[in-house]
Amino acid sequence: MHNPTDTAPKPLRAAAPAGPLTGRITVPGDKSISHRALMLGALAVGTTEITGLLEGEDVLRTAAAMRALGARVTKGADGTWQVAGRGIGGLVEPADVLDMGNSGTAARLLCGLLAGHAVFAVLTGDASLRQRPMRRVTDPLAATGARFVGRAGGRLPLAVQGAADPLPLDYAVPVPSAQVKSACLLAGLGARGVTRVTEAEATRDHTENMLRHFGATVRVTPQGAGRVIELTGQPELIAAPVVVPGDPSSAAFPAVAALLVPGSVLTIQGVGLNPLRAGIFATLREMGADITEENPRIEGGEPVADLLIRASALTGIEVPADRAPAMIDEYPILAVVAACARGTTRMRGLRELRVKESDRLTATAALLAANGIRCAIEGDDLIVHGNEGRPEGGGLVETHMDHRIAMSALVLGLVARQPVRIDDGAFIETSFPGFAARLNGLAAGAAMIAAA
Ligand SMILES: O=C(O)C1=C[C@@H](OP(=O)(O)O)[C@@H](O)[C@H](O)C1
Ligand SMILES: C=C(OP(=O)(O)O)C(=O)O
Repeated sequence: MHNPTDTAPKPLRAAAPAGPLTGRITVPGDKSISHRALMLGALAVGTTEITGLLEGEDVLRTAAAMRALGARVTKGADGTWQVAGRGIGGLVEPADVLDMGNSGTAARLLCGLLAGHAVFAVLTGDASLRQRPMRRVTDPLAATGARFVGRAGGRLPLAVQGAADPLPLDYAVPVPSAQVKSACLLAGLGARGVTRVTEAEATRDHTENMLRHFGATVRVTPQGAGRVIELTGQPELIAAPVVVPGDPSSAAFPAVAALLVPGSVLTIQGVGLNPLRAGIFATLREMGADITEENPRIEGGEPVADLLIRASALTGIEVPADRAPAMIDEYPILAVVAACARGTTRMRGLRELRVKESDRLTATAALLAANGIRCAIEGDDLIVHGNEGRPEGGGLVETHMDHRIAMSALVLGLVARQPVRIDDGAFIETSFPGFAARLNGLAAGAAMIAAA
């Protein structure tokens, strides 16, 4: 498999188009839902058919891991994926180390899956993933009876000895994290009795939704701003078709490009709009963005619509901390929007950005500063001073193995006065294969994004 870390860096450069961005596009399938479809498919009885799976590096890592654990994962001639599951408890010991590449979701959810199976496995990842905290999942999962031994701070490479008879967890997640919640729920599939996970702030609920879709009993009780999720253990998961919507986190990049390039009118078809994911669109509208939802529908149990986006004059706002879980991956691109808006934008409560593929808070501020945009980090807040119009640009942005920093910098290049360069665009493949081609297709004339 192609691994961005094994290849030479791919420097890219983005320059402003001669005219507006127009057309109708789709974006690749939702990354969170794609990981979960492969994992639950591997645990189900029967064959799960997945339509619209994201074929990005992160998800291909999960597919490879499911194969190594004994599931048959294949891609049909029509582009759908099939997962022949092994049933809960049926995963086999992998013969080699499982390399989860750049993907926090893959690594952390897999810890939960493995905790409930009496197998030994070793997880590793690329240099970015090996820096990321894993104790947030391994500490709670240890209460199932599974054992985890990792590098200093519990980091990858990490050895897992799963539990033969896992105990159900009752865990209050101390940070807003769908990955931690999901790891606990996946471990609970193998446990007798009810696994209970409490979250103080609601995070994306794709795991809960998909567990139900596969026949598990999941009870969700609102509690303040959060939820209590209770999963009845040892269900029989029955293979069920999964239709993966377009990823709202990926859609945010062309959406912002269209908002910022004057005269643009763009439709992005089939975007997943789960309310626990769509915070970016609410925030953009608060800033004055003209975004219309057309043809709203439910696909595969998730709300989906086509987004019609027209270039808009935007104003800086304060983004409250409680918005963060619903748009946690969208702050780098929101910072680019803020740089072009009138007035100041303050984004509150961004602590979790420090433990993503890079320290995204620092990397986002550096992205802006390198392009002449005034910004500051105050505690966990990012403050961006917009200049109402085109920022200067001309910077070289260090991407730190982080796809979202790479794509955000390139979108800035489409609206800045001077082209913006990035040191490495290879990691864009983790979540948005074909990103440059898809954006380039929106403008007449020369490619906006090209090798640097
Ligand atoms: O559960 C998921 O699929 C994800 C949860 C979020 O991470 P955290 O759980 O660490 O907040 C998000 O940043 C990541 O891109 C995907
Ligand atoms: C944080 C992200 O993913 P992960 O945690 O799966 O690496 C992301 O895609 O922005």
